[in-house]
Amino acid sequence: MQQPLLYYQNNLLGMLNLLEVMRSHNCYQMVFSSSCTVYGEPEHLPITETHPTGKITNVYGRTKYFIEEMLKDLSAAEKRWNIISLRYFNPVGAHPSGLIGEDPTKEFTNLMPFMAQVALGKKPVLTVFGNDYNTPDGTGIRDYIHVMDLANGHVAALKLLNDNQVGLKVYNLGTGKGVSVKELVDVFERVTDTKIPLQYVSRRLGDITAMWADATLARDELGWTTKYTIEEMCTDFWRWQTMNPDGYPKNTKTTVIIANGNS
Ligand SMILES: CC(=O)N[C@H]1[C@@H](OP(=O)(O)OP(=O)(O)OC[C@H]2O[C@@H](n3ccc(=O)[nH]c3=O)[C@H](O)[C@@H]2O)O[C@H](CO)[C@@H](O)[C@@H]1O
Repeated sequence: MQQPLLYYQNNLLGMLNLLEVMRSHNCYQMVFSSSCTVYGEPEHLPITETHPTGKITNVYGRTKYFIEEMLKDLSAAEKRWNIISLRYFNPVGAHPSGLIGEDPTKEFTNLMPFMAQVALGKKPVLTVFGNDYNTPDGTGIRDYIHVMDLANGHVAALKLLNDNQVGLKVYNLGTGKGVSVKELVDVFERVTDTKIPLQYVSRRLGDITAMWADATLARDELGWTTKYTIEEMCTDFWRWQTMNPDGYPKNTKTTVIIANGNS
């Protein structure tokens, strides 16, 4: 929120440049990482792809929305484009090996990484933003999705694009289940055998009360469903965090393992 121009520069101009370069190389196929933030405060739950978009509460979400609008215009004007926009709900977890995960580039603000920092003793307390929401336990509800399920959603999208000319299609990637902050903390504590001290404070500006996906369309058209449980999201994230408490080692050469086993 503090650096809107940076978001617009990176996301909007970056996408504009990418689309132009793609076109100049006759490449018209794209899977776009969109976000459930394009829906804003939901008018109904679960959220289907037909839910209105645009009433967004933060700059990051607005860039995703503007890009979707740009892709709509582009695919309507030039029929060669073949694009799938995937609206991610809340991605969490890590690769089950513990070797691949989120490398922090700035201070964590998202719930699961912050909670893990508290469990590691790097932060004293988890600040819970609001316990007066109109939800069963008063805390915010989200649809957390394991990054491995998210990755599989991309493979399914690529398969669809490979075999069909879709123009532009949009799919929600979520589990369809809402989980509160308090519930996620409880599961995390249980499966990692840690204790997360909580401090309840007032709501965070721009936060949504509750959102979860209707992912029926992705199931029917992409043949994709989620497989990972909330427990697995927590254990896999914890494995990554304990194996790599500061993310990837800095100033070392990254080893890339390619399909045939060479590196
Ligand atoms: C306002 C904001 O930054 N929104 C971003 C955030 O959404 P979103 O707010 O859904 O995700 P978070 O992980 O930041 O928060 C999830 C839930 O945990 C609560 N919470 C979070 C952190 C914390 O320290 N304490 C706490 O109580 C939040 O109030 C919310 O109810 O991540 C999404 C990606 O995953 C982005 O698409 C959203 O643009």
